[in-house]
Amino acid sequence: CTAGCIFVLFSLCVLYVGNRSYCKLGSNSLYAQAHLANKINSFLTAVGFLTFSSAVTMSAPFFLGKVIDIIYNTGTDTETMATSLTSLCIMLTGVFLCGGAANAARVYLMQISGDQIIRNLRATLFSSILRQEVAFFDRTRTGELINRLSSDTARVGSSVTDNVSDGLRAVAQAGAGVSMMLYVSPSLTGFVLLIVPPMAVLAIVCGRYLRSLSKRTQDTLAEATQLAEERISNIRTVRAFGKELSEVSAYAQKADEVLNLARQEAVIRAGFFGVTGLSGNIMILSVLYKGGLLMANQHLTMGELSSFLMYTFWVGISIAGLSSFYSELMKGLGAGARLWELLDRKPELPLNEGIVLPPGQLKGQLEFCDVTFAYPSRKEAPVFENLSLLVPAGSVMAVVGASGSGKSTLVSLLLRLYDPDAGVITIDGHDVRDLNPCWLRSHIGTVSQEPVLFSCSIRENITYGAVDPDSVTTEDIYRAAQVANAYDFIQAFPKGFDTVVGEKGVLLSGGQKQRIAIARALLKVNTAVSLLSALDAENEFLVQEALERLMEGRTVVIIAHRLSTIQNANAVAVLDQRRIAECGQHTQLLSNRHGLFRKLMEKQAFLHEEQKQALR
Ligand SMILES: Nc1ncnc2c1ncn2[C@@H]1O[C@H](COP(=O)(O)OP(=O)(O)OP(=O)(O)O)[C@@H](O)[C@H]1O
Repeated sequence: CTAGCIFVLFSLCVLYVGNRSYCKLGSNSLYAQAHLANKINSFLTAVGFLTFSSAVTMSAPFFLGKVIDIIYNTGTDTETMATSLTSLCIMLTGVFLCGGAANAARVYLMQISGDQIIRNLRATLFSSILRQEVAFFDRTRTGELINRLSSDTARVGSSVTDNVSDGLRAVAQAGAGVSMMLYVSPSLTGFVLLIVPPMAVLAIVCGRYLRSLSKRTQDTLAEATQLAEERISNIRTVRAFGKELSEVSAYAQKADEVLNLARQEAVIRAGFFGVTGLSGNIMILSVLYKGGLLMANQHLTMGELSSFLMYTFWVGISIAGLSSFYSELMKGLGAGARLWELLDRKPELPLNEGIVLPPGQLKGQLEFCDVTFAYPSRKEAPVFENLSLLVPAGSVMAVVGASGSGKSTLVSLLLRLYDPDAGVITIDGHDVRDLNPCWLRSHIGTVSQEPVLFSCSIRENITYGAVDPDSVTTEDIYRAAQVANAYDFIQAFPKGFDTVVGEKGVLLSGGQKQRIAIARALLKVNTAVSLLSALDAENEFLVQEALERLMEGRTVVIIAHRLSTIQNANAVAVLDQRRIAECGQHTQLLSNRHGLFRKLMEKQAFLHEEQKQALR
């Protein structure tokens, strides 16, 4: 009865805590919620199997004691003894077989539920990371996030998978064992149980220490991953500077820090398991000593002492299992602390809320009104102060300025990657903060100076631009590639549009990447506004031509470095001292001998000698 009550109470607690954590995980994901009931069912079934297999295991010593008593009972004749012995052994074999099967089923079901929880944890965490605002990624290192996603989830998952199952079994067996010990001999039980309180205190102290150690280990591991990831992905820079050896020793240093923490953990675990092993042996010895005295006084039979010894053994194993369960659980919680933080974090900018304009209504007039902005990570250094700029619908505005003057920042604000600290940015008179950011970005085509292509086929990279990739036909992709002057070089690859690009595939030139990026931007339907950063790095005619086609009929803000781009624009805005210093047609700006634009052009040697002569 006592064992049953303890077990049921403990199972209910585990179920409650598990349920709450699971609901927390599932709160962001409909998929997780839909699978919640399913997982609780497998967990409950596993608990049922666990109860049965533990009952079988814990009844064994009692019946084995009976077997010993039958063997040692000198009062019965050999035939009767053989009959009782055979029937008891056959019955016990059957029960043991059922117990073994139940144990296997329990391990399987627990493992499956645990693996599903890990899978869900990873998917929910990834979704939570991708929803965060861009400023969050400015502050958080990529390696750290990768580590949370791979290592921390695995640690939390394994602590759930291995521990809940083993912990429940240990509680069931310890409870049942103590009850049976009390049943067989209360006085001997009281004597043996004196050892439990000091062991519990030791387990709690060690568990707490392991928890903080685990947190520190995971943090150091995240730093090591960050370092390795950054250096491997920038191997060309490392090679060019001949920094291989110093990078290897920097990584080795981080690995040493992890090793040192692992050593501390090993010391705690070694001490703890040494003490538990010793106490187990002392327990057995005490039973033999006290039990021997009780047997000598006829208070205990040989079978009862044997049963009691076996129960002591089981209880010892279960208590040791429980303390290791506690320490592993604490390690899991340590690794989990950062995970919960990340899971609970609400993004500061919404992802998919706000006004969506009816199809075809977007004209594309852009306006910055008295915008003041500083990056959240550098609040003390504003990039813009009271900046104002108007880009009429369908016009091309070339933005120029010295390096670091804020050209890219202007584009980031328009894409609403950040919100201004003061002032408003409007599109067709609508404050971008009121518009749905997802909808807004789907109407803004972007081509950056160094476009990023993913490690997949060219076809998938181009389709990435489409709002609804499933509705994109092969003809759409071919047409976009043709307009972007990319069709011919793509078809020249043996696998054509199915050629895999990126790290593991074909390496493309800067110009080829840009033309694929232009095709990708072209697939964005109804893109009234196009944000283009200058492609000066690749001075190819084919890229320029593709770019000009992309700009046709759209409002364009182009970060310009090339004279031809500037000449073709309807207006030029010059960024200086955190605001628009000059704005107008390029000839008008050039004619101002002391103007900033003219100086900038001269400095960048954009003006040919003849043009300078003519202007003089
Ligand atoms: N994510 C960021 N966090 C903090 N500061 C940033 C961030 N991005 C840019 N800055 C700072 O903001 C200022 C403007 O940067 P921005 O990249 O917009 O300039 P830019 O005119 O595009 O420069 P370039 O022509 O060299 O590309 C710079 O001082 C830069 O250091």
